[in-house]
Amino acid sequence: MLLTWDAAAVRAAEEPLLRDGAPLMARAATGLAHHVARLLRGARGAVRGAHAVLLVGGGNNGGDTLHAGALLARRGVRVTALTTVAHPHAEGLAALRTAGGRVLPVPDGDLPAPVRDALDGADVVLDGLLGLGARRGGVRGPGAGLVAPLADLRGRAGAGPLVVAVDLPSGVGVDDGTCAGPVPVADVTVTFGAPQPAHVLPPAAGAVGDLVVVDIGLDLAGPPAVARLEAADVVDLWPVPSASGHKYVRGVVGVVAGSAAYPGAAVLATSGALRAGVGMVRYLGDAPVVAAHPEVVAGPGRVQAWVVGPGVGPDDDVQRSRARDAVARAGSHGEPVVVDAGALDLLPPHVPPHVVLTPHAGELATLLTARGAAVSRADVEASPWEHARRAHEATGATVLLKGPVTVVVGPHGAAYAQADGPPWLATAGAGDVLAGVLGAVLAGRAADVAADPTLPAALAALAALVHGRAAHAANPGGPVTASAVADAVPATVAALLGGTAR
Ligand SMILES: NC(=O)C1=CN([C@@H]2O[C@H](COP(=O)(O)OP(=O)(O)OC[C@H]3O[C@@H](n4cnc5c(N)ncnc54)[C@H](O)[C@@H]3O)[C@@H](O)[C@H]2O)[C@@H](O)CC1
Ligand SMILES: Nc1ncnc2c1ncn2[C@@H]1O[C@H](COP(=O)(O)OP(=O)(O)O)[C@@H](O)[C@H]1O
Ligand SMILES: [K+]
Repeated sequence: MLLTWDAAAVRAAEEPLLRDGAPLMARAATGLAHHVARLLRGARGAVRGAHAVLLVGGGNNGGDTLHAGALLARRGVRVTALTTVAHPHAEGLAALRTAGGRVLPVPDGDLPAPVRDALDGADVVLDGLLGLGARRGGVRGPGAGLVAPLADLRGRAGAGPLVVAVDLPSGVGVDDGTCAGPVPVADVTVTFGAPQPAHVLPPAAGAVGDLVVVDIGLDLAGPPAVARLEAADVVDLWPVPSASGHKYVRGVVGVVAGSAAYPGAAVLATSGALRAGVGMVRYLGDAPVVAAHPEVVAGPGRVQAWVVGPGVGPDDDVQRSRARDAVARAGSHGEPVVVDAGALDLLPPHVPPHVVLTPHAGELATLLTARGAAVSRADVEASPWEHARRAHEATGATVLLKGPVTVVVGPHGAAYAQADGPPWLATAGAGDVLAGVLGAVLAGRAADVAADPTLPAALAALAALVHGRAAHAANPGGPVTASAVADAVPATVAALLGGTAR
């Protein structure tokens, strides 16, 4: 599991070490230079003779970058620092000059030719404009003028420089993952001490690239902020049947899905539940689910968890009433419920955290707006973390917000950000499959869910991880259908449980 700590926690961990004179910046710069050298060797076979360009802001982030530049210069790298403030980190600047690095000030407005030429000829660009000290509003001043040219260079297929973000892509909201202005997009981010929420939260996570953590000796006290489940976590969370288990012990999922207009959603949601290894699926509705899946039992009966809402239309009073009953049972009987799509508007004012909402950004905006906050889809997409949290606080439910990075928020600080699926996964019906997979894991661990209100959040992240990896497995590097994603779930789970996954 990748754990993150917010900016205040990282600063608090640095503080006693700095007071004792620990050389944190030297450690950070040494680790940074090491990883940049490794990347250069990989990209061009040698470190010596490469051209590194440093984007240098006014704080210690620029200081780290200048010191790393000095270390690279000593290894035969041609280093050009583009300084965007009148007084960059003094010791770092002196170290770079002593090591033979070149310094070019960047003015406001048009970039002078030498600055453009330096960027054009770079093998690697180190983004050291802003780190932990970024204040909301994106990069301001001359540094802002470097972001677009850098994006143009990266756009050159195969010919642009590697971009390495120092600590964080400059200008991201460290604790909430927002990007208030344009942010330099990195291939690799080298961070120091501990990852921070922006490394995993959207949209900032999209600018991070591969994340490398350099140990500078920080001792992080206090609880982490946002977590990201990794393949190795699946074995601890997935409901694996015991040798003596029977189908009712393994969990029965009740599915209320589909309508005359959207019968396929019911088939896909049950596919997700069946392929995730549930004991049984009971289906309530008129969609041709049993024809598609003969193992499904039609009609009511005992269940351990519900999936309600996929493909349920606004005028389908019968399905809506069944979905409402299931949500009510979550309060009275404690059965977990996944509330998706057409059932999201049926929530009572407050629900327990074993009710898991699975909206996409548009549905979350509608849900929050219905509760008195005027929120648009664009607002949610600009700050998914903040809005998922607001929805959890407003409803009490565990909230899984779908998107390129899926964000999960539950009670007591439970929070996850999963980026497991390829963009091909954004296809009709994929969300129905996810709802089914999540229903299956909630049913399989219903007894544990009753004892631990934070577990639904972990299981929601687990379902997102498996769903995303199934999309990769269904057709590596190419398009997938929602049905193909469901079909890939059994082998994906087997690989993750058998230790054969990456
Ligand atoms: N203190 C240390 O010895 C260590 C520092 N570290 C580095 O220090 C960084 C944090 O340094 P700082 O606290 O100096 O902060 P930063 O270097 O992130 O930035 C602070 C500077 O940027 C300006 N600024 C803030 N928001 C801006 C915006 N939106 N547009 C333009 N300028 C803006 C501020 O006025 C200030 O001059 C970390 O990210 C990390 O790279 C780490 O190496 C760990 C050790
Ligand atoms: N750019 C993206 N990259 C990866 N996954 C994505 C991206 N956009 C959306 N997804 C995922 O695709 C799925 C789409 O679900 P949803 O929007 O509910 O579609 P539907 O309602 O048609 O089933 C979700 O799991 C979501 O997280
Ligand atoms: K940076």
